[in-house]
Amino acid sequence: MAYQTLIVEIEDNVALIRLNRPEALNALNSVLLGELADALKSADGNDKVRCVVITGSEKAFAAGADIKEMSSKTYVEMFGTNFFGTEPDSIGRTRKPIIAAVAGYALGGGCELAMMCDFIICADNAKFGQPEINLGIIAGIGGTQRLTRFVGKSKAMDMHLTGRFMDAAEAERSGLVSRVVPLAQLMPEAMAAAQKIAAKSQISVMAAKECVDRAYETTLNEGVLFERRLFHSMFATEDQKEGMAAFLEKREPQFRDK
Ligand SMILES: CCCCCCCCCCCCC[C@H](O)CC(=O)SCCNC(=O)CCNC(=O)[C@H](O)C(C)(C)COP(=O)(O)OP(=O)(O)OC[C@H]1O[C@@H](n2cnc3c(N)ncnc32)[C@H](O)[C@@H]1OP(=O)(O)O
Repeated sequence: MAYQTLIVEIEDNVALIRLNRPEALNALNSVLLGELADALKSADGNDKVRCVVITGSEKAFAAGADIKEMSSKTYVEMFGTNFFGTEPDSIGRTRKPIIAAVAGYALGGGCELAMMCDFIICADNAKFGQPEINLGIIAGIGGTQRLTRFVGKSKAMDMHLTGRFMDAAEAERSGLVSRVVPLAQLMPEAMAAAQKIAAKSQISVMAAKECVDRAYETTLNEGVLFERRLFHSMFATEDQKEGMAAFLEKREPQFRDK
């Protein structure tokens, strides 16, 4: 499908989704969000896709929701249409792993989008922030909830109340991102990580993703029990037999998602 605001390429079992509104630093408007939801649904249903990477340009992953589109909205329009209330579900429904490859600005909705992905690899020029306070609003799609869980109350409160940006080094120190790489290495690193994941058993990849996500939704004991049951279930798969046999025979496993 041809998109107006995205470039989607599928290679080596990885779907690379590049936000493509350079004139507005990939500001997230309704068209882009609708296309992104469609691209994610398509990738999740495509057997050739085993991992997804979402990225932007070298200057901006996404500079937030589109201010031009929002500026004239009223409360009744926002509340009545549940504005921005439906698209996030498409990320939550995506069972395949999603890596955010962030260079440049990831602000407001851009930071929130990156945090919705399974993990973030960023370039050394990345700048994260929730500067909605500068516009007289607050984060509206999970920024106060995820940032607080990911980096702690004090830093999250500092960022939401001052609107300051966090550079790549601080983002790594605070646990917001998994790794920082030189800008020129961002896409090679992100694609290498995606291809590594794509080579695993999709059953164990999806199980591991569900378990890590559950850590934010339940108590420790419940989470450990959830994990244990999924761990046990792995022994019903052919991939577990293949994975352990390959190790003992000192060869690479050939997983078949069975
Ligand atoms: C399918 C799954 C989807 C899952 C959902 C996840 C996404 C959901 C998105 C909705 C989120 C809603 C809730 C959210 O919390 C609310 C927000 O995000 S509010 C916006 C927050 N962002 C900002 O406040 C940043 C605004 N931008 C800036 O501060 C600066 O542009 C910059 C980033 C510091 C860069 O400054 P400069 O280098 O000087 O560049 P310019 O300012 O000149 O910008 C160039 C050009 O881009 C336009 N632009 C930049 N940011 C935006 C924007 N957010 N909206 C619209 N347009 C933007 C800017 O106007 C310039 O355009 P020009 O004037 O040249 O036409």
